[in-house]
Amino acid sequence: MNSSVPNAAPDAATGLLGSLVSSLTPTNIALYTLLAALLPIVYTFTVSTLNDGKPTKDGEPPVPPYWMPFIGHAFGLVAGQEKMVAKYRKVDGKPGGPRTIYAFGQRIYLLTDPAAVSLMYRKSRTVVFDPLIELTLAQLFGGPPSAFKALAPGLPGVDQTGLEGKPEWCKLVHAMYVRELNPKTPSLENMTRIFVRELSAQLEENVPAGGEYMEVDLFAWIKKIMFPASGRALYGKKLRLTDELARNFWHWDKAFLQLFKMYPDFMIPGVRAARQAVTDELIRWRMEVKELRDQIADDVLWEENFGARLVRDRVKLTEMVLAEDDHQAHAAIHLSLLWGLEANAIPVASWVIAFALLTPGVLERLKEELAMCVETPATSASWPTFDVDKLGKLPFLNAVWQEALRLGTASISPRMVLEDTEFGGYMFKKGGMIQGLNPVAQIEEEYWGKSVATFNPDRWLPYPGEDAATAARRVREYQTRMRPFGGGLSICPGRHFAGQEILATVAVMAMGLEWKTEGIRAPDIDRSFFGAGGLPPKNDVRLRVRRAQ
Ligand code: HEM
Repeated sequence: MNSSVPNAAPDAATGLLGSLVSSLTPTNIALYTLLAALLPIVYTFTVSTLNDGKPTKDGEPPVPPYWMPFIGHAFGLVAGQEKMVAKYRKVDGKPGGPRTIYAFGQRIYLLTDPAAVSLMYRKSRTVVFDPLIELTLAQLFGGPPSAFKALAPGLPGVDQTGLEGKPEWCKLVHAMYVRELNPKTPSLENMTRIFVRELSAQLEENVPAGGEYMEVDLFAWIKKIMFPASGRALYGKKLRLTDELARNFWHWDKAFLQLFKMYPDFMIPGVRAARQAVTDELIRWRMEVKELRDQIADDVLWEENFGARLVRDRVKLTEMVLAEDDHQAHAAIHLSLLWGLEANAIPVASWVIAFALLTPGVLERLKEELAMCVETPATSASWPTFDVDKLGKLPFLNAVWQEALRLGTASISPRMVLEDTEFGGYMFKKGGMIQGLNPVAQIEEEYWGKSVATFNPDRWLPYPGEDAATAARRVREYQTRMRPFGGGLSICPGRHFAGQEILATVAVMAMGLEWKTEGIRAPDIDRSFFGAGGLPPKNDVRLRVRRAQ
């Protein structure tokens, strides 16, 4: 009888299992499955809530609570980075605390503190943009894999197998940017001169002679005037910068953020066709002008086939690294510069002009200042010209430009971490992505005061009673809170041209035109475009304008 005792436990277990199995009705199976599915979610949320505000065990920035393992904070990110960042930008009531979020297993570090972003830019050996060039080229510019392969040699963080000994396109092109786009270079001066000439030509074509006012939708109208003018300053006259091309360009540009979030281009109505139309024109243009490239002397800074020497040299360099008939790849690489040129500077110029025209008192002050550097005044038959160097030194014009940049841009600096890197008191792990979220500090009340959302150029000038040294210190500090052109090795190489063309456009439009603006205010800024550089308005504004009499 005793022999049955050792079997008592298995019997009990079998009995328990048996009763469990016999209780497995369809309802209970569903319940247990639900519990099993909920367990990791509840666990993840509980643990991440308990750790909220603390660095991770590797010393990374704190991770805000999240529910879903692996998926992490992805849905919040897709719903809108601006909203997500607004939620996380403060730690313990203070702005600027960095955060770590997860999206489908990818670590993303969000930096909103201007000092931390500056430190990030200084780590440009291990924190780099380069691995993101592949995504940018394919998703935004429609480049085939061969386009990225041509650009890849020498890029840090990019597999170099099979690329040994190939020309380092990106390094060579950056040297060109320095030679052609830096201040005081003959190329930059010349490009600005061509821009002003083309701007006047556009105004001549689009503003009727005679004293009649016409109605314009301001932002759309500035696009119409500036798109061909700046396009010709860089790409010459053979690229057909027609209204139709501009329409396609802006239709594609509107989808920029969706494309960057990896939406397939064919799913966004009309975008693939619009981009292809612009690409096709770049293909046609290269076919038309390419035979001439070796007949143009190296010291010619601009001529009508290729435009600026920068573009001519970029065409030659790209021909060195791509098959001649890989037309889509050539064009995608040229499209990237055309986009950099047009897509940011024009919206920003529009904000400078809109704020200047529609903020009481600003236009009058600007005109008084601009009168000091007019070279040839406006007449009813010609457009004014200015000494562009002097424009760059006018305090009020520059204050208007800085304030419009502060409110009208939202440029982020995405970077990949190549090696574990420490800065600002935290560790950033290899493989993580860092988002330098400059736009957050630009509109943070703690940094700019209660009037943060108001266009107030006077904040960039000495306040009444403030001595010059204190004002200069304060303005320098303001400048560290704004990074509209990014920073580090990938800082925008076109920023000096952008500054000159925008100041020249404002000067010509302020002194060469008369505006009727009574009762009209600057439109609201569409901040949902967060992350894409120049911001659009929520609505355009209709104004009346005529030539200065
Ligand atoms: C107000 C106007 C402009 C703004 C706000 C702007 C903003 C930016 C930003 C934020 C970046 C990325 C920087 C980073 O990752 O840290 C960038 C890159 C770039 N921009 Fe601009 N930009 C402007 C005008 C221009 C113009 C006029 C040109 C051409 C002449 C240009 C050409 C480029 C190019 C080629 C790059 C890529 C640089 C690289 O390959 O590393 N941009 N820009």
